[in-house]
Amino acid sequence: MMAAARSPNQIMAMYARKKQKLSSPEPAAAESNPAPVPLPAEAKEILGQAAETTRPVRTYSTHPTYPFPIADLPITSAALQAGLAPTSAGKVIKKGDLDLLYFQPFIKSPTANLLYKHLLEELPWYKVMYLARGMTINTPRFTTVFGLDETAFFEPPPNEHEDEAKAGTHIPVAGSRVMSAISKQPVPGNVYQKPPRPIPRCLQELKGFVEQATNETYNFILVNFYADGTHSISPHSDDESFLGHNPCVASLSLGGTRDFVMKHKTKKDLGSEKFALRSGDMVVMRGTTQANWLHSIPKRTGKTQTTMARINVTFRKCINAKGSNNYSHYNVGSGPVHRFVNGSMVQSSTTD
Ligand SMILES: O=C(O)CCC(=O)C(=O)O
Ligand SMILES: [Fe+2]
Repeated sequence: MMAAARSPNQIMAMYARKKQKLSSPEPAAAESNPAPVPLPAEAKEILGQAAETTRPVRTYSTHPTYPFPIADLPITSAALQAGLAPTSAGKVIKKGDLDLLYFQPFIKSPTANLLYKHLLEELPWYKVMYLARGMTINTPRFTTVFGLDETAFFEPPPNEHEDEAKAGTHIPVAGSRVMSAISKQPVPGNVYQKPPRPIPRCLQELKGFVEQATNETYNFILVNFYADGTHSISPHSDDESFLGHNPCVASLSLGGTRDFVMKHKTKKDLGSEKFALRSGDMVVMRGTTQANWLHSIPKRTGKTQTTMARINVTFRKCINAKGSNNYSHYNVGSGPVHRFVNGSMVQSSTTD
């Protein structure tokens, strides 16, 4: 169900209410003269003395669907671009119906480390439980998702509040209503099971560079957090009908190294392909890959144990509302929100 348009003041009041329930520190509310917030050490390392590439004030992406404001990157777009690896093209890996583009890396360290820390600490995280064939499944990793399929768009933030929004540190990423791409009217309330969440600016900026490098466009970003080797994703392919024919999925790794294992769906004799994905690497699965191959991040426990934590950011294009519903069901769900604070994941008492 779509909420009615709200003013920035109403939105801030809403956040203030949610803040009381969330047992983690919250950024300060919008102020007319916000004090500069010191940049993280990693940002200084990347930027050296280039002051014009830093953002003097911490700003936040806001939207009524977010459980709390999501901080924008502490570095400018230009600085993020400077942190990309110099190679413009990745390595093409083609083997029958496997078609990959592999950037090793796509983002240089320490920019990849800055992104890792930023996303880990600023995004809302979920540990989704769902029913499948009469069984309760506990997703073995944290997830979150932003985006809206091609059939709709978010109305822009209300114009009359533009100056007010610009003056503060909390800036809406979109209006609250979801509009039909065809009729340009609000989408009926029963189309989306949960209100879709627009992509916050920190991920929008990243998406722009991934689009340039892969020559594709994306409208959905799914993010996974694997806290250690007990977390995993089982063999699957991202080939649902809501992704269209031969979908392109770009998958960026940040943080600890984990094995990405690919297996052919039917030709067992092909064996498996294993890629040790390091921080900043990006694998792009294209063409007939999803139709014919499964991919996974296997658990690493026992002899192969890892205690390293890793974030994975996937960029996709979803063509209809089924996709938006599927993604929010499996990546946000209806359980409590978590936030990474002072080195550990904290669960809130609310169901945002
Ligand atoms: O973590 C990864 O590298 C893979 C994630 C993935 O396959 C997915 O989210 O569909
Ligand atoms: Fe996948």
